[in-house]
Amino acid sequence: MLVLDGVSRKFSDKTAVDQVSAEFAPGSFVGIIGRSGAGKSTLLRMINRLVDPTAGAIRFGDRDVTRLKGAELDAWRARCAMIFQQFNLIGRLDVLTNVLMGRLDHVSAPRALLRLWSDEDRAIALSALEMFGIADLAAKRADQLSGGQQQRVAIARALVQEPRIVLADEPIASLDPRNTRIVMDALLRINRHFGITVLCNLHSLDLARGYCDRLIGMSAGRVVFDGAPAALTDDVARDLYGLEAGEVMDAAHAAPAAHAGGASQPSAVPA
Ligand SMILES: Nc1ncnc2c1ncn2[C@@H]1O[C@H](COP(=O)(O)OP(=O)(O)OP(=O)(O)O)[C@@H](O)[C@H]1O
Repeated sequence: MLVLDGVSRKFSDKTAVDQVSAEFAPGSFVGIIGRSGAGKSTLLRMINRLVDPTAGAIRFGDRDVTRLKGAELDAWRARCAMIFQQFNLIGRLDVLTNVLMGRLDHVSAPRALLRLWSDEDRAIALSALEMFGIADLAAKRADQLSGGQQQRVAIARALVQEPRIVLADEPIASLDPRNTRIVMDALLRINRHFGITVLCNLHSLDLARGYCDRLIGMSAGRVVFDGAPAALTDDVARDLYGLEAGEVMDAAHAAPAAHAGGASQPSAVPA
């Protein structure tokens, strides 16, 4: 179980994340939603310690993630794989080597340094590519792939890390609708097939409702909704997104509510 206990992050006088507490059961698929600047990326980045909290604690089982250093921190980052909007592949390297980079934590330091991959590592990487229908691209340079293909390579690289948690930060933000589906299906697959917990920042509310079994709504760094997608009414969503509601909800849902403009605080659903 991953536990956030009063986690906050300040940047100078700006509070990006404000006393967030939440528990994530193994195997859940959680969507983090909210308008731009709500604190979603900062929250995910704190979980794998790309950003350190300024207050609060993050625990995984009996481990205090907030205090990990050195090799233990590296091991945590491997268990807690991150997927980025911009894929973060090494463009000049071939696809298979990019996926093998996810195995670095599983090989000895000298072998890692020389990139001496074992047959087993290669087989693991290839089968991850097969799982997402892109094994035929193994020898291609990563920078010759489409955005959707690159993101599937990034998910394959995350998968071969053998993570317990995948943190996906707007993984489909730069993709067309068809590739959006393919990439979301790939995340759902690793969640359902391997029981990997997925925490996914999403801008589109329809996607969040369609793929996630729990939604966390953030506003100004705080959690203002935590519950099942069905519990997120259109009125709560409109309050959560404010002026961005039209972008994230389909046209029928996005029509202004009778009270829109009157309510300044999002409707709170107890966490
Ligand atoms: N490194 C940083 N230095 C200063 N301010 C930051 C930094 N990172 C984030 N912030 C600020 O913290 C707030 C939350 O940012 P964050 O990126 O977490 O929001 P978000 O919900 O992910 O937004 P978006 O959907 O636009 O990515 C914003 O006001 C942002 O400007």
